Amino acid sequence: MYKIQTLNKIDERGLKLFPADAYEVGGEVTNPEGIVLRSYKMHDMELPSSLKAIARAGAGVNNIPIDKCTDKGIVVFNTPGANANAVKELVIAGLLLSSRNIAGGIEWAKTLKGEGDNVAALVEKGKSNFAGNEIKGKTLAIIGLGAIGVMVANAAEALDMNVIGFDPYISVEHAWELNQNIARAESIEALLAQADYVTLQIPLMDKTKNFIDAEKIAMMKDGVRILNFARGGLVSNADLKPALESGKVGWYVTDFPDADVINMKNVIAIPHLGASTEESETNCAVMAVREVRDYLENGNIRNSVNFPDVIMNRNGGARILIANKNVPNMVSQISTLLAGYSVNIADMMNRNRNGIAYNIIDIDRNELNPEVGDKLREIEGIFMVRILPGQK
Ligand SMILES: NC(=O)C1=CN([C@@H]2O[C@H](COP(=O)(O)OP(=O)(O)OC[C@H]3O[C@@H](n4cnc5c(N)ncnc54)[C@H](O)[C@@H]3O)[C@@H](O)[C@H]2O)C=CC1
Ligand SMILES: O=C(O)CCC(=O)C(=O)O
Repeated sequence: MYKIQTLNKIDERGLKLFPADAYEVGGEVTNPEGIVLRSYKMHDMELPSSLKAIARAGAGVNNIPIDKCTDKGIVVFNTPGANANAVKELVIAGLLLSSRNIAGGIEWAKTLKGEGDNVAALVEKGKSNFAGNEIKGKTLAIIGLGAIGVMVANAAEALDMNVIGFDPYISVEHAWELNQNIARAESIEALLAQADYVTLQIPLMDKTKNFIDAEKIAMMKDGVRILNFARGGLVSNADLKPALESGKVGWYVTDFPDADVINMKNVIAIPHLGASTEESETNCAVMAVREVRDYLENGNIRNSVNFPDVIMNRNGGARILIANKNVPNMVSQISTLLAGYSVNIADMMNRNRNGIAYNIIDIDRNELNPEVGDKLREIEGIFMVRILPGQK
């Protein structure tokens, strides 16, 4: 029986893909082999020695101690693109919210309760306080052209905005998906100088913390509207506050309100609803569960953020899974050791990423002397070994 701990509410349509006769799943599960979570912050959590895989049902993995997991041989997955459409739709809403003072207007309309037959007349008299501008013809700068950024770019272009993108690391796949009218900014300065709206679609990492600071705000047009549906830590609160007070930044729409931001002028705060749609919660949960199952049951790695992706069809025999530092002579030490136990390698794959190598080795028999696993673990540089029984 595999044990899976859930650290957030995970969509049932995903969880039911764990077969009940082979998996125990729930928030109270202890000593799990797998964890499935959303935004739960794992940094202060003790990682059980049983843990082999963590799947983030979503995109951002800044709530997971990735380096610590890698050192312990724990594979961390996310679900790229599974919630991108949900976020795209809320970013488009954010563009409109920051343009038409919809939120202010709604709040004011609520104050008219009790005005009886005067409501209609008061609405017509007061509405000029909430007039805004159209997004058509305005320039939107998108920082980060990944799964969400590309969708936002194409949707904004379809709404007749001028769209400029900035992503020095854009993948070939995402570049192909971009509408040909999306302009490419050669530098962040050039991007920010032209923008009426700036939207962040990048991950929060050490090097992107406070990405929007006083220096970048100074590069922007007066009255610029900043949309943050990525992570709160990407924007420096200390630098944003005076910019909102002076009107340098016209509006800040954020999906990540905190104690400081909530008290700032011209902030539209949304309670982290970017991915909160039925569709996206199902997509993320289904993808996360499939990733964990394929790893626990077959050792295949798809959509990991800390290990190389390695997928190999099984030949039916036992399977050996090995993670090691990517240094010379590892594969030959492994194959020599196996040969010493008269184990014949039927199929093998080895991939590496950022100094980590992962090997899948299929052998042509069902069982393997457990001593082989112990001996493999003794080889310097190997930090994870799992042996899966054959299916013959
Ligand atoms: N509000 C919400 O509920 C959600 C928020 N997010 C946030 O949005 C972020 C992006 O999500 P996806 O588009 O799915 O991820 P993604 O990984 O597909 O795209 C991120 C893009 O940012 C680019 N990038 C990284 N550093 C950059 C930099 N310094 N300058 C410019 N571009 C840079 C990458 O090259 C990549 O193309 C996530 O990391 C997460 O923090 C994601 C989903 C839901
Ligand atoms: O699970 C959620 O609601 C948050 C989604 C998110 O922020 C992400 O996928 O990065």
